[in-house]
Amino acid sequence: MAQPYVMTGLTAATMDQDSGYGLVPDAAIVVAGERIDWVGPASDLPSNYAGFDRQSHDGRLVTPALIDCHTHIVHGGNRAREFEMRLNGASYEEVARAGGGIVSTVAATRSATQDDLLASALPRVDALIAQGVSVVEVKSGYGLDRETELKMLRVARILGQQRPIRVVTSFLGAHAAPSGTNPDTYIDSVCLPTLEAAHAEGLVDAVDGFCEGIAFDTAQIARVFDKARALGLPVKLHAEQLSHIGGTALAAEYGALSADHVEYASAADAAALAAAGTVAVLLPGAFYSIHETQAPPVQAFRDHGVAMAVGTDWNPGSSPLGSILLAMNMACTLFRMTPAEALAGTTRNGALALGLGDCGVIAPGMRADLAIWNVSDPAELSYGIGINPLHQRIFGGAQ
Ligand SMILES: O=C(O)CC[C@@H]1NC(=O)NC1=O
Ligand SMILES: [Fe+3]
Repeated sequence: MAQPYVMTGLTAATMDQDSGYGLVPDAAIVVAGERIDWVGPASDLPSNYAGFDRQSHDGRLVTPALIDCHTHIVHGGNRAREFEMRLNGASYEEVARAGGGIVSTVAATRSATQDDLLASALPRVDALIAQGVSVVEVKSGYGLDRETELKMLRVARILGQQRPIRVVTSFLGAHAAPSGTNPDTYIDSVCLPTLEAAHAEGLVDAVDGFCEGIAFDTAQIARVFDKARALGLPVKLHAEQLSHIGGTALAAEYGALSADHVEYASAADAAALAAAGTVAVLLPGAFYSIHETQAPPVQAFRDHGVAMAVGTDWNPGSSPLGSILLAMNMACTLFRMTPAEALAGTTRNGALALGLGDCGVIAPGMRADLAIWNVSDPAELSYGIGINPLHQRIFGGAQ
């Protein structure tokens, strides 16, 4: 085990409160192995740490390392041409119904080899690591057949083996029905058997779905969630992104880890999420890219005490957003989250959205996943537009 050490000369945003930053000015943090052993004012540092190696960080800000709780970074091809179509007025739904959208990425992903998918995903993971990310959620959902869904999830697992980052996978076989197929038949004959196979191979940490008019209805998603429940897997859901068809309420009913997008969620949905302890994951990149005008009900989430997370939704179509810091800026500017809420959304609440209890907060016993920033005010992390002030990332105590 690496020698324990004491970090000093820091302002610590511990994120260990239900609101605000949990700021500790002139803080000390003791790292022992992969865990945090102590955090608090340097003046209170217990004497038993006196002999530990000390490292001063010249007054910089330290936060928990960031968590991107919603990505589709394993995929083939790109959708730049659709970008032009949408700039010419085609709606996201019109593009999807014209055979563009998710199904066009499916063709590119099916034809890509596992090595191709890995080679194109590694730079995306590297970009997130360079922004101080220590946990990234990676979904399947561009295969929509057994072979390719498994291929995507295997690549996701390899990303976590080849890079110093934790990868949490979500099976998203219920992302869309392949062109020309009946959604119900697809769910029963492809999606559910593939979920079983992926689970048997240890490839699935959670099960996701796309509940939307252009994808699956609540009854179809419920069949996927019932299978997840039978396999002992937690669930999450892309819900109320483009309309209100009941996805958020369904997610709450199943005790989902999170309901994601939720632009069209209602106050009643917010109450249901709060009662279920389900996290609302806000994805401003998709809202921005598809020119959505309905912002998520952030004030209703606040009023009901719904934890809010923020993710990039990095995908080739609705959100080719490669910056978790820009996602935080967008969450503030477009959704009127506060900078403290945005940082909670990519630390403490990002961990909650993934069902992780050992990260996202600077506290004794938590993983020593830390980000040290060349800023003095935590609000600067959301304030900058396309600015990356990361000085150093510590992953599992290793510098
Ligand atoms: O456009 C894509 O490729 C993915 C879109 C993405 N998936 C989903 O369920 N909602 C989204 O915004
Ligand atoms: Fe998504």
